[in-house]
Amino acid sequence: MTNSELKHKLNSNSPVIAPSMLKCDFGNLHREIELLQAAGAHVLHWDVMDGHFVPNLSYGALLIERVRPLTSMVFDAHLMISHPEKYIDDYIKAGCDSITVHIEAVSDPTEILKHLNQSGVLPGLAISPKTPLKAVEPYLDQCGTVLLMSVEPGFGGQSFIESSIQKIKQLKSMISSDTILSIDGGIALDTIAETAGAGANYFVVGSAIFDQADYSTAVSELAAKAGSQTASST
Ligand SMILES: O=C(CO)[C@@H](O)[C@H](O)COP(=O)(O)O
Ligand SMILES: [Fe+2]
Repeated sequence: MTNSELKHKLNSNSPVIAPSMLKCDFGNLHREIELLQAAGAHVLHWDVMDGHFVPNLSYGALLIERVRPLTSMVFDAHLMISHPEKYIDDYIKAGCDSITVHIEAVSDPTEILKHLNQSGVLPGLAISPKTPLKAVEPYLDQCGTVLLMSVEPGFGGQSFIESSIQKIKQLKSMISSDTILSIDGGIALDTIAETAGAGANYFVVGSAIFDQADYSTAVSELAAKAGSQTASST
């Protein structure tokens, strides 16, 4: 799939629910992937943490590469790591379709975004709650996706930061219509509709899927909530 086909697929009118694999059962990864696919998810969001950029450690490119052959779902890597330029090729080689680096981790993301694009990977920039949007403004036209963190990066299961709604609205007015606006952190049935109404069209969800017994119900209820809000707000 080319970058523009991927952008089109992920930026259609129907909301994208991307399960955050940080919250999955790592002892049963194969089964978790099968269940998520059966639940109707089209994307898996891989949270990579280095214990340096964020105070937590998760998994890296080797694990992603090993599970890549198990599914044709879109692989979306969220790199919460320092010096992403040193490791980016490992994630490209691992088969990620979309790779997002944090603006706080780089002095100028231009070369990374260009390299991702030239490698056929959708380039993304992530922004932490305390970082002002003006930090990403010069690079927005180089991004396929912009990921707004609505919790401090590093852990799943945190509460949604309410001021993110205003930030989504502002970011929406700054990006082109074909750029994906992804919201990540504390997204659940009681928060997703407001974020959709504000302009998010891609929703990363950890606890609100993995803490449920039935992933299919969780994914479809989240998509329905987001979809109804998107439809009524346009
Ligand atoms: O990037 C991150 C955390 O740093 C997220 O992707 C979380 O893992 C989402 O989990 P919930 O907040 O939905 O539980
Ligand atoms: Fe994430």
